[in-house]
Amino acid sequence: MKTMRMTTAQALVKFLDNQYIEFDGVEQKFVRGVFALFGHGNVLGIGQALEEDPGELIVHQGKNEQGMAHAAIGFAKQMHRRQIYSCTSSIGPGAANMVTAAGTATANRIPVLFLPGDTYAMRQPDPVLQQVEQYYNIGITTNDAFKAVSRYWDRISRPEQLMSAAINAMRVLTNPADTGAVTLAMPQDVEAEAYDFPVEFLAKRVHRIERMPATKEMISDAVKLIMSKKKPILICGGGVKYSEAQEAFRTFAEAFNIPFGETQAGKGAITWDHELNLGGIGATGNIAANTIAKEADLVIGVGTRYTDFTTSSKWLFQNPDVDFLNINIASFDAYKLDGVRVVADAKAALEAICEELKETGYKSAYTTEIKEARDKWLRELDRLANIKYGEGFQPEIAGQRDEVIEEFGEKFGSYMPQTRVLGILNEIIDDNAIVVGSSGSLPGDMQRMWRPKAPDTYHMEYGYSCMGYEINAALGVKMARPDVEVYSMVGDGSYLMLHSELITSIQERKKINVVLFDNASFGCINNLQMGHGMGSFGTEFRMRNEQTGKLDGELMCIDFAKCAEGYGCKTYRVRSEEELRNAIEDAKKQTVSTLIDIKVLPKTMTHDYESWWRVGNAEVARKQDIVKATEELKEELKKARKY
Ligand SMILES: Cc1ncc(C[n+]2csc(CCOP(=O)(O)OP(=O)(O)O)c2C)c(N)n1
Ligand SMILES: O=C1C[C@@H](O)[C@H](O)[C@@H](O)C1=O
Ligand SMILES: [Mg+2]
Repeated sequence: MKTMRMTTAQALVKFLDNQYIEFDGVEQKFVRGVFALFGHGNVLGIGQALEEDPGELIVHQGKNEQGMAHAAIGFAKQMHRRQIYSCTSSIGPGAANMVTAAGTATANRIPVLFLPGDTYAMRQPDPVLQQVEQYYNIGITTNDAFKAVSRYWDRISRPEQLMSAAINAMRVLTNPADTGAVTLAMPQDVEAEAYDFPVEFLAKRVHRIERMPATKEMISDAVKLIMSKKKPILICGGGVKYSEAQEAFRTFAEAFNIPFGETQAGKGAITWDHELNLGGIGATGNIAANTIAKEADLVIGVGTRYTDFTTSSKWLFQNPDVDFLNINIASFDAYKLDGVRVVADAKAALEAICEELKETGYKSAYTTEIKEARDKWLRELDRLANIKYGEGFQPEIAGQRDEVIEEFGEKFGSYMPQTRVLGILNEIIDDNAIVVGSSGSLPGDMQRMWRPKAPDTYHMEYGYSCMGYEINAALGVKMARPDVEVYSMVGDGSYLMLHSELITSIQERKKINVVLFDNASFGCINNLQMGHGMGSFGTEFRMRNEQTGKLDGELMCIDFAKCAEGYGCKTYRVRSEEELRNAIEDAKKQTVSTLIDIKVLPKTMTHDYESWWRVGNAEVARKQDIVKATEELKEELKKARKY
């Protein structure tokens, strides 16, 4: 057997550089590159290997391990999981910083290879710097924390273990039913140890992503079920995009006149103006999708995980005869809501069911309902996008300390409602520009209000809804699509949490536009607590009040533009519609990353439409409003499905 003498890290780098996928007959390189933040746990091992011979892998310098891993997720998600980045960190804190991102990758089913450095496998120098030392088990390290959030986890305790570990990593990363975070913990000594690796292990490897077909029986079950129903609704989940099933989904909907609602991950698979597109569905859905869903007698979920936001905590579907048909590559998801299962690739399954169902002449029984629901929503959308501050102004989230609106307006010199800003943005950014989001009030507003005008322009991470994804992931999205403008839609809270890779975007000359909605609060959580009987507590950005000793002093006015200016961004301060339009137009001309600091009135995000969200509210409290809210929750809970 021919071998090559290399360190474990050198072999890993060479292996990664030689991985390819084949999908629908097209072959492409699987690992684009490596995000690296070096410390003693990885610089002399993986760092050395990357310096010596990275092959075609591009190495980027992360500024925060979580941030760089969010960029890796953004990249892989935008690439529909066909290409990935790997992320290498040092041991201890550097590794721990990536755990949150691993959770984000796994919750969203996005492939990322995590390579955290680890303590010495041979233990001789223990305890090393940044080693936790668990008394009950010295073999446990920070990296064991990745087990809870990884689809595959391994520790390379000897060089020869790399071979089975790396092949298993590829098995999981390229498997659409099982993908997510893969963690290979890399002990510092082993990274640098030499071994005679067989050349076959290092040779080019092509992983074919098969379109798993539905069985005859599954297709027949699906056809029978659909034929027995009059008012089906489709749910367009993220799986539609990952399977490249957009066309098959549209054809299916049109062939049988079945309207569809969109999840956060599926939104934009079909553009907003399709006459069967009801827009966002569920807790943050709109009136059209939620009204039709309420009465539907069949829900056909395609590539959806059926999160509580999609099903309104299993409350949305109120027709007593409703059944579920679940088309999903993962049997885990197909089993949800006790549905009829089609465990298969979305495109293959939709095409097969379509063919057989067409022969029956099936059509849904909808007459005018779809158009009526859509028209109603479009009128509401128009209203939302045109709300302006003026005499008798009522915020959308009314009755929650309305006086804050005036206080904010005076202090910040801005009276712009969030829904109006979104309406303008949606109108003036390029049709092919990509918007990226994940947390706060923006995802809800965007699921309801955003009208994607071209495919793949809506990028929302709402599996983990991780604050700090928006800006960092936008860099990954730009790396996937350097040809279009990328806009990170981010709240002030989330900007403050993590925006480290904004600097990397400047370093890499990968321009992103940060559209920052500053409402001086963790706004959606403030709405949530006040909407459930609490006061405003710990969710506004206010000074500690010397009189009360509480955080109920003056609103904090942060100059985010100045902050980003220091990094080298072109920045804009926006307090009026004119300033907003000018800023967006000017930002389009820039080659460097931009930040548009928009002061938006609190409480001016959208409210909910015919939906519900189950949250844990106090059963006993001094405030009667809290107890009342809990009782109301219990009432609604009676309408929710049990499982
Ligand atoms: C990492 C992380 N921590 C906490 C949360 C819980 N959380 C969700 S939204 C939010 C506040 C977001 O504030 P901001 O970004 O300003 O958006 P706004 O709601 O004001 O629009 C918090 C704390 C989260 N989603 N992610
Ligand atoms: O707790 C949360 C509430 C949601 O409204 C928000 O969008 C999300 O980011 C979150 O974590
Ligand atoms: Mg905010």
